[in-house]
Amino acid sequence: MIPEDHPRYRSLVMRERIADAALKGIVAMEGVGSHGRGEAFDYLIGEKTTESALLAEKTAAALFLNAKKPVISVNGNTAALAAKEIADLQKATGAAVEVNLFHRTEERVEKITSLLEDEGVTVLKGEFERLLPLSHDRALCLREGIYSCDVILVPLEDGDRCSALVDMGKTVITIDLNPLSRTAKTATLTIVDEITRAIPNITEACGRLDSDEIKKLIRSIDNKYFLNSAVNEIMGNLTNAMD
Ligand SMILES: Nc1ncnc2c1ncn2[C@@H]1O[C@H](COP(=O)(O)OP(=O)(O)OP(=O)(O)O)[C@@H](O)[C@H]1O
Ligand SMILES: CC(C)(COP(=O)(O)O)[C@@H](O)C(=O)O
Ligand code: BAL
Repeated sequence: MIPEDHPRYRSLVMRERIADAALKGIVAMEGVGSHGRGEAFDYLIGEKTTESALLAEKTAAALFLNAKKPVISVNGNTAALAAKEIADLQKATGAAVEVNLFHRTEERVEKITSLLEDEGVTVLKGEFERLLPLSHDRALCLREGIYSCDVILVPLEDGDRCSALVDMGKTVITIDLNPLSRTAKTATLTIVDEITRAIPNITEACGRLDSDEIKKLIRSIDNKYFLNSAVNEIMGNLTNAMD
């Protein structure tokens, strides 16, 4: 039982959620390690949404609102942490939600689909085909979903697929607390923030951007700026750590 007045309450609740979901076979055992790396970077960032991350989140909303065929790709960690938040983002954007796994088993796909549906997400279904140029099972996707989308959100992602999607001409948005990851460097737009903070901010921005703001935000996308800002934030926190 985690007391609500614990200074790191939110983080400990997230960790508990990942552990429970790993025991249920929703999160891959490897996903527990990925979560730990995320936690470490979140600690360095100060466990808060920075100003530049908030701008990235607004920009992600603009990309969603401007998209013809947006898709949200969901893996085990994302489903365990943010199923409800994805339901709200889907309502705000009309995006399709597709399950895409690295440690893929049919059992995990089914469990993740059920979890998402229980939280109100409409999950795209159909015949998965090996359509992405990747030698592992992330290549398996739906022709009417990830394969043909124009804008895709790939939270907690791997660099290989991110790069493959960019090479296919797609606009790729990622959420990744590690500004040094291959994914963060390859994506069109990287949000360096914790997923359960980031998604509600994107959803909220979807409700208030007008068409001029959407155009302006998209015109000025500079992923290097977002990555440099995150690195500078971390360096500043480290420099002042013992004060
Ligand atoms: N709750 C979270 N919110 C945001 N990011 C997270 C969260 N948990 C983990 N991450 C980040 O998601 C990423 C997990 O992806 P993965 O383990 O596939 O990384 P990787 O394969 O090393 O990445 P890359 O290939 O891009 O270098 C990590 O960079 C981690 O920092
Ligand atoms: C563990 C995970 C972050 C997600 O795995 P899955 O839910 O199977 O897509 C994977 O990408 C990895 O780095 O090993
Ligand atoms: N991060 C390595 C495995 C993957 O997500 O594709």
